[in-house]
Amino acid sequence: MSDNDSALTPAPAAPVDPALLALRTQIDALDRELLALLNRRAGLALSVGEIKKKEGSVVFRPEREAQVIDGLKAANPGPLKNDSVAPIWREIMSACRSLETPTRVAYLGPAGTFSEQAALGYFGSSLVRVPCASIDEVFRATTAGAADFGVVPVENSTEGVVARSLDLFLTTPLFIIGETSLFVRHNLLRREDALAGIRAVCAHPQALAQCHGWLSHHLPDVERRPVSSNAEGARLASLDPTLAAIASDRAASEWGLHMVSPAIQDDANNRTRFAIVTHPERHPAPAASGHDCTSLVVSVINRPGAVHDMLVPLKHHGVSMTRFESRPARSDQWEYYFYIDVQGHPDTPAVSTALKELRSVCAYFKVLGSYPIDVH
Ligand SMILES: O=C(O)C(=O)C[C@]1(C(=O)O)C=C[C@@H](O)C=C1
Repeated sequence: MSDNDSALTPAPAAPVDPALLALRTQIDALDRELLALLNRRAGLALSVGEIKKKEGSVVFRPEREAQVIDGLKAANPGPLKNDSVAPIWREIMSACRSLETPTRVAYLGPAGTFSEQAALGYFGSSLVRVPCASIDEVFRATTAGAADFGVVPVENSTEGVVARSLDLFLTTPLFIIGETSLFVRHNLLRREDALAGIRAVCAHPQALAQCHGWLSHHLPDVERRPVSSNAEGARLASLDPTLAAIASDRAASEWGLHMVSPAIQDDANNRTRFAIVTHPERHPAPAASGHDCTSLVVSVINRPGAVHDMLVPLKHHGVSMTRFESRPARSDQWEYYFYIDVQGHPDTPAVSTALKELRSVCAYFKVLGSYPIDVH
């Protein structure tokens, strides 16, 4: 045997510690018990599904899923972290739900977008993916019934509101049944593992804005090319070595690109919040879960003190406001729509009365939905 041969021959495996073997045997036994328990759970979900079919009621119950996860987090003795408990049970419930009926979910595609990641995080991976070319298309597919639910970005911690989503809440019949938020890490991706020779950086306008500082510092003279999604930018970069993309870790592996510079977003804690929407004729509003949020859009007649008057009922009934955004009403009168989130569900008297009083002082009033607060 030559020196070369010995270099290629793997070293013989070290003998396995008997204590480790014994622990693995216990893990194997527990996994089989867990599998049997999960199958019993799936059987129960199937029976629930039968009852729902007889009643003609919907399968997905966001409030129930939120309660299941809240309850398990409260009961968790560790060492499993609560941050692990939520995604594990999301997956379990996703698998159980898919036995009752398929869940078709529309989001801004193609594969590898943050919207897809948000959809998988919220519904679990047992879903039917309906990737769409734009946010408008997500609303259209969900309105037309090509998807049961849509997942749309509504705000980002660096860039503020996603105006297109807010505008579409006004003009479509869809309403919100849930929310989820995602830590958004942007990476510079390219076929070559170098910054030199980049002609243009292709990404969604929101991603270009969230990386504005980094791009100005490292690629000051390079064109910033807005495209329909970050994954579309990654696809273009995979075809042309002079193009770079700003996209997720998943998009890098999806399109076979190098991660030239990781985490280039200007805010290290960059997060995006997504709303889960559906059609009122196909899905009822979720019942109260105990930890809920109600989203509204309102406008008031333009007169002194109007905005103040609008907020008085909330203060009066002790209802906390967690969000207040304005968007021009395009009426040419300097009028605005206000997007308001309050804590609570109209099932509770305080929220219900506050909303009634608020409605009475508004020129326009629409409840966008009451839904469980993100439990991830
Ligand atoms: O409790 C129900 O209604 C079920 O259908 C079961 C289950 C679950 O797996 O726990 C599945 C789907 C629903 O969204 C909520 C919960």
